Amino acid sequence: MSRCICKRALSYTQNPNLECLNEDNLHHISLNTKMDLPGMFGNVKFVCTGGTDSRMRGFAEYIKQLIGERFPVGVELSNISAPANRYSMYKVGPVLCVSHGMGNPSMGILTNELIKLMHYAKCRDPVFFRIGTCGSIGHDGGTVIISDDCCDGCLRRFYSIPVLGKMLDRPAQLDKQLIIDLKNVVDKNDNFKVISGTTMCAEDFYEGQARMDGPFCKFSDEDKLQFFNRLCGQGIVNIEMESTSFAALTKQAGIKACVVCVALVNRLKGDSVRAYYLSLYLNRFFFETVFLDCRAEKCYGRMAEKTSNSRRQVHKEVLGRLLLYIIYFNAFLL
Ligand SMILES: O=P(O)(O)O[C@H]1O[C@H](CO)[C@@H](O)[C@H]1O
Ligand SMILES: O=c1cc[nH]c(=O)[nH]1
Repeated sequence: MSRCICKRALSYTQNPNLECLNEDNLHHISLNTKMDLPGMFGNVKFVCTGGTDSRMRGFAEYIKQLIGERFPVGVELSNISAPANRYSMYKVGPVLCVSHGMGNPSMGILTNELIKLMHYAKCRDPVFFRIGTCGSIGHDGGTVIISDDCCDGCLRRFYSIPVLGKMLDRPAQLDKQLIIDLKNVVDKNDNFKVISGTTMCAEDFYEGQARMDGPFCKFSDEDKLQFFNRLCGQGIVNIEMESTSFAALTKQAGIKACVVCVALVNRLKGDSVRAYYLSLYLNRFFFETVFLDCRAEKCYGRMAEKTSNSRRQVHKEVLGRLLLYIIYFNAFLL
């Protein structure tokens, strides 16, 4: 059994050079292979990423309450990656919460190091989530958007970076089954709208997202509208800045991943995002609805078919809808 786990874990990376390293520094997350990575992270099942430190810290605090994780007296949730001063990482039981910063380069570096971490820590079948914000094309602020697919700013379904002077294109694909499973958790009684569609991943927040309120703008209102019509025609429902690197790198690693964002602004109505909406929607989505307003019965009902009484008892402590979903579909024990 343990040999099998090891084999699966090793397959996340495809680089024979790693075998020859005396020590591998995961520089930006302040970890290295001299540490007991399997001991520290071997039980990680869910890697949840989002843009900012405060969001991921708040998320980790929430998960901590949700799963009843207890730290020894005097020990508090702390940022494991603090020494590098780049990303923030919090671990609560099997859930790793990590901030990724803004844009594909930042997300790409983090995802590379997280994939190596999964490999060195011998994590078994982890699932990666990006919990983000976005602008929507035609949907009200506060709408939750599950990405079915993602494309770059030229509407190509790839994550492309120059390697040795040539463009390397990797298909940016999210896990189809995970998307279906996630959609199945949506309830028509939810007091927020959930939609799905293709996500455009821009390399910029301003011109790259057809905003006219940046310091530079060479296109007209009409050009912008035409572009948004083109996006609609291709099933594109939202714009953010990290999905392609996240999708492509996890796909290459054989790690299941999905992207769920809350819309902060309907781009057909304007460019500007007000901070007020950010906190309103994020709180509403992540803390009040997705994680508190769970449909435990539905999930318990399905879990009951598969799990023993004692397992169910443990699961009962876990009231997060998303977490319940993850637990159910990954048949894992907390
Ligand atoms: O809210 P997060 O997850 O940071 O994501 C979105 O917000 C940032 C732009 O404001 C970009 O990183 C975009 O992808
Ligand atoms: O419009 C938006 C809002 C959040 N994040 C983005 O990238 N774009």
